[in-house]
Amino acid sequence: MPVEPLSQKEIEERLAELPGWSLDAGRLTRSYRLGSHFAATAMVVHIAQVQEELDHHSDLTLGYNTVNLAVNTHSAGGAVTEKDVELARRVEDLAAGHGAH
Ligand SMILES: C[C@H](O)[C@H](O)[C@H]1CNC2=NC(N)=NC(=O)C2=N1
Repeated sequence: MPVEPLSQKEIEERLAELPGWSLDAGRLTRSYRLGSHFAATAMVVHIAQVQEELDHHSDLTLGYNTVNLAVNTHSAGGAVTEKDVELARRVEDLAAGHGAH
């Protein structure tokens, strides 16, 4: 079933429940800081597992004590959809366990 683009208003409503996330260049984005490079690496692996489970994948980058995500839905022509919001929520759920902020 095709996934529909969210409207600007719908995106703003979803973002209101996702502190730290924003819409940047048409993608949902967030940067996390972690206590060590190893902790950041472990978080990337955990996010990768969730992305495989959801079959939805962000541009996920590992920096020095940082993890950055940017996600839109390729199959919806690059729009932001509920799939992006679902991934953002799942990443938020696991972030605290990694000491990410
Ligand atoms: C075949 C597979 O379901 C698709 O390629 C998935 C995989 N991951 C994806 N990730 C994202 N961000 N957008 C997609 O449209 C997408 N499609």
